[in-house]
Amino acid sequence: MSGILIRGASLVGGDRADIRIADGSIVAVGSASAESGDHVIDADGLVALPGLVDLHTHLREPGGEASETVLTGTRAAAAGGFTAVFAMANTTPVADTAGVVEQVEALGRQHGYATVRPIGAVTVGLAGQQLAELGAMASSRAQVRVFSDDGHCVADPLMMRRALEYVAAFDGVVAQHAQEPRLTEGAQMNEGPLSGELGLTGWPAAAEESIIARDVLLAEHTHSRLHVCHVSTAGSVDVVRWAKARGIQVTAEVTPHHLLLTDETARDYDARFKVNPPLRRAEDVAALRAAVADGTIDIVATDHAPHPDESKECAWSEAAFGMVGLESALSVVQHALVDTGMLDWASVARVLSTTPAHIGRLAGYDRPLSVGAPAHLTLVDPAASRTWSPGELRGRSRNTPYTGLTLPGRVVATVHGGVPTVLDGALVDAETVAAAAGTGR
Ligand SMILES: NC(=O)N[C@@H](CC(=O)O)C(=O)O
Ligand SMILES: [Zn+2]
Ligand SMILES: [Zn+2]
Repeated sequence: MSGILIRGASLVGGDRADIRIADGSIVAVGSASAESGDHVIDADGLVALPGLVDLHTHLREPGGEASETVLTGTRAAAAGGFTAVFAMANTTPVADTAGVVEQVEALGRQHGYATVRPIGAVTVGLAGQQLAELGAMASSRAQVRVFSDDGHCVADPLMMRRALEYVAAFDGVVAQHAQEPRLTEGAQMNEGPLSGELGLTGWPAAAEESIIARDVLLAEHTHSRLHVCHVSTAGSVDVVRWAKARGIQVTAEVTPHHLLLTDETARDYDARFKVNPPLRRAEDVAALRAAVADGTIDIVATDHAPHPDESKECAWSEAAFGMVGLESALSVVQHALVDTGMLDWASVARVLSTTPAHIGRLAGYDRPLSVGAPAHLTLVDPAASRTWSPGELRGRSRNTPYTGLTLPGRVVATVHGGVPTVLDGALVDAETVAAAAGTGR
């Protein structure tokens, strides 16, 4: 039977190995020879990572197809080395019923570029008033395990307590967008000297930190799992560190942009840098990098948030919050953490694949790149570099903050369940991927 032979890849531990894939699984790691019909990939100089898993993606479908769809978003994911994405619930309609999450999951399966695991809303319509049908979403075909009102904070402490209690029954986790609403009314950027200078309403660090502090105590009280979305301040890191030391079941993510960019980017009022939570001070960036390195922050998640040009090419105060990130995530992580000596490739595999899969209870990622495991992997050329230009993005929206920046690393190949989705740095076409995914190889 024909498969794929990857020749001479560097494993994250440093060894060089051939990897052979057949029938959707890894069948050999070490030295292997091509069998007839095998597609051979020369991986000399390339690092083999497990397929990347993004716990925080906005795919926008249903309802926001002008910005992104399941197809365009999973193509962007594959281009960035991802083989699975968790799709946030802030769509139209909101993913607060079994019907919507099943629809999103099925679209991902049809297209085949990446596994799509829908995130269910915590409250009906993200309105914060009434719990959504969490149990029905969990037992649906979409097998929802992550619940979030992302875009909105579950601000009512009693609602948060009930959600934490409820999801524990099926090993779920509540992923909180930590933003105290009263402290951030009209907020436009990080609160600090610069927000005063620019005349923009500030978003104080305490608005994030106070919600995280409250929620870790609720997670302790309910014996439930809490996940903190897009941690952005040094103080939040301190709260998470304290909670973990106390044995509370809390995990935390940071976005690539919060690992690289600061509030100084707001100076030109270029709305591509407008995001929630806002870009913070250089001290925060340093604390976030150190927290990934020491494990206080468990994972990097993109918060890929596509928006059409008209929502970004306007006055700062009118612009939408959010930036795309799937295609650039690995390069930013290499630049901020690997090339600075703070993280090795084995840890990159942990923060961008194994641990996000574990938090989301996604099977198939716990024994990466070992014989018998599903063939989800990405081959990266760490010696390559690329100057980012929005015209080259493969998702539907162009709102990248990295235009003109040269970042290291390039995804050369991505394989999702044995199906190549990227080869020679180019996306495999949609018909080929869908047909191969349909046959399960
Ligand atoms: N991050 C953002 O600035 N925007 C996200 C919502 C969110 O993640 O809070 C979006 O949906 O556009
Ligand atoms: Zn959010
Ligand atoms: Zn988000």
